[in-house]
Amino acid sequence: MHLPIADTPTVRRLALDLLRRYRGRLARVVGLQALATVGALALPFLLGRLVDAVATGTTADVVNRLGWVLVAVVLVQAVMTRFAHRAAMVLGEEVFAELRETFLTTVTHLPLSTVERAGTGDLLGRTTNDVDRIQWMVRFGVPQVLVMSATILLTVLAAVLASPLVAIAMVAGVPILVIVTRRYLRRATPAYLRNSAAWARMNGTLTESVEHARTIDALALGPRRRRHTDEVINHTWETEVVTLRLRVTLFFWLGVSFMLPVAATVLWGAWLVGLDLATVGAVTTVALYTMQVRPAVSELLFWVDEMQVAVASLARIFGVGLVEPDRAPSGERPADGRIEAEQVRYAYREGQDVLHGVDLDLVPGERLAVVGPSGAGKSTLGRMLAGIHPPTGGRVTVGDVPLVDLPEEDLRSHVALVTQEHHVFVGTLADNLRLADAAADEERMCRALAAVDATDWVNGLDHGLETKVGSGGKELTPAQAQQLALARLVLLDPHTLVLDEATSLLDPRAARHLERSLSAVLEGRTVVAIAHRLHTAHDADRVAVVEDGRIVELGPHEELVAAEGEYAALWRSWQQD
Ligand SMILES: Nc1ncnc2c1ncn2[C@@H]1O[C@H](COP(=O)(O)OP(=O)(O)OP(=O)(O)O)[C@@H](O)[C@H]1O
Repeated sequence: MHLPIADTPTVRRLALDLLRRYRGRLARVVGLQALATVGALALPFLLGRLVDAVATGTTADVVNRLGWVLVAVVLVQAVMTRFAHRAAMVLGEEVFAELRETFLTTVTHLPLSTVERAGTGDLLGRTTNDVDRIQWMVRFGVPQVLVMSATILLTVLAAVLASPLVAIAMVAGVPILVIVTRRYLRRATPAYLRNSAAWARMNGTLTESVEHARTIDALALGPRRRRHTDEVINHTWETEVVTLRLRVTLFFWLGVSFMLPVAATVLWGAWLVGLDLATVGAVTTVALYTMQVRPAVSELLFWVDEMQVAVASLARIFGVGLVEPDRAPSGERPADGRIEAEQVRYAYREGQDVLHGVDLDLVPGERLAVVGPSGAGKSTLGRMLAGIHPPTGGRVTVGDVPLVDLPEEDLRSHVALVTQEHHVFVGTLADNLRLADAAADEERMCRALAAVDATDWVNGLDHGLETKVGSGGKELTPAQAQQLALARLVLLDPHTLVLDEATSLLDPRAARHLERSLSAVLEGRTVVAIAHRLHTAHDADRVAVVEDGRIVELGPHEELVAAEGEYAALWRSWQQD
C-alpha cells in the first residue's frame, strides 16, 4: 500500500487555491515586470528609429539625443528588473513557506497505521525529494514563469505595434512549438510520477539496508539485499532515462522552432522593404524583438519542463493531505478517568485480527501487568488502550467517551504510551521538554527533571536547560534520553500510562536507576505495564495474561498462581530460570 497521490484536477484546484490567496502580490509582481519589459522593449524601437533616421539623413545632434535616451532607458530597465525580481523571489519564499508548514502539519497528524502500512520510504521520499523539487520550482520557477510570460506577451505586442505586416513572420516557429510542447506535456507527468516513485522506493530500500545492516549480516542476507538494491537502482535509472529522452527531444525541436522566426522575419521583411510596404527600421525593430523573445520562450519552456517534475511532486505532497483521518473529535468530554475496553478487535491487515474481542476495565490508580508469549498481542492491546490506533471493532473509552473521539492534545492528557524508543529532537533540552507543554516555564521543567532524578546531569551541562541536544548537539545516553521522555510525561501529567517494555533495552544498572525515576512518574497514576520480566507482574495489583489475541486470565498474582492455569505455569518456569 502506498500513500495516495492527488489526481491532476485536485492538484490544479489546490495549486490555484494557493495562488488565489496571493493574487494581490502576484498582480504586483506581474505589474513590476511589465514596467521592466516596457523598458526593454523601448530599445529595439529606438534603434529602429535610429536606423530610419540615418537612412533618410539626419544630424549628429539627433543621433546623440537618441543615444542618451537609450542609456536612460537601459538604466530604468535595470532598476525595474531588480525590483520585479526581488518581489517575485519574496513571493516565492512566502508561498513555499505556507506549503511547507501545511505539509508538516499534515504529516505530523497522519494516522500512524497508514504510515506503517505505506512504509516510511514513501513518506521520507515525499518529505525530502519532493519538497526539494517544489522548493526549487516555487523559489525560482514561479517567479520566472511570471516574468517570462509577461515579457513574451509584451514583446509580441510591441512587434505588432511596430509593424503588423512584418510581425506576421514571428509565428513561423509556433506550429512546431505547439506540437512538441503538447506531445511532451502529455507524456511528461506520468513519466515524472514514475520517476518520483522509483526514487522513493530506492531511498526506502537504501535506508532500510543501512538501518538494519546488522540483521542483514547476521542472517547472511547480503547477496539477496544487494540483488534487490541493484534492481531498484536499475529501475530508477530506467525511469531517469525515459524522462531524459523526453527532455532531449523537446529541446532539439525547440532549437529548430527558435531559429525559424528570426530567419523568416529577416527574409519576409526584406521582401516587404523591396515592395515598399515596410521600412528597414521597422524590420530591424521586429527582428530585434524576435531575437529578444527567444531567450524568454526558452526560459519559459525550461520552467515548463521543471513544472512537470514539480507537478508530479505536488501530486505526491497534496496526496498526503488526502489520507482519511482515523479519528474525528466529537466534542464530548469524559465524565471521569476510568478506561474501559469493550470487545476490542484489531487487524493490521484486513481480515487478520490480532485481537479477538478484548474486554478490560482499568480500576483508577491500579497497576495492571500484561504478560503472555511473544506475538500474543500485548503491544497491540497497549496501543489500543493508549488510543494510538482506533480499534477495528469494539471501543476503548475514558469516562465513557471513545479515546479516538478526543482531540489529540486532550487524549494525551488522559493516557500516554511509554515505549523504549526515545527520540531526542534537535533543539535545546527546554525545547524537548516543551513538546509536552508549550507553556511550561523553567521552574516546572526543573521540577519535572527533578521528579525523574535527572537534575544532577542536567545541572552538569554547560548551558543547563538551554544545552543543544539531538543530532549535531550534545549526545545523550539512552538512559538520559529515556529520563527526558519521562520528564515530558510528568509535564503532560496523564492519569493513565501504558508502559511497553520501558526499561528492557538498558543495561541492568541503568535500568535500576531508571526504575526509580519511573516509579516517581507512576506515583498516583493508573498504570498498564506490558511486562517482559515477571517480577513486574508479581508487584502489580492485577495481571492480565494475553494469549492469541485474548485475555485468558485476569486477577491478582496470588490468585492466578493458586488457580494453577497459564500464569502459574509461566511463573513457575520463570522462577526456575
Ligand atoms: N505493524 C504491524 N504490522 C503488521 N503486523 C503486526 C504489526 N505489529 C504487530 N503485528 C503482528 O501482530 C501480532 C501481535 O503483535 P504484538 O506486537 O502486539 O505482540 P506482543 O505480544 O506484544 O509480542 P512481543 O512480546 O514479541 O512484543 C503479531 O503476530 C505481530 O506479527
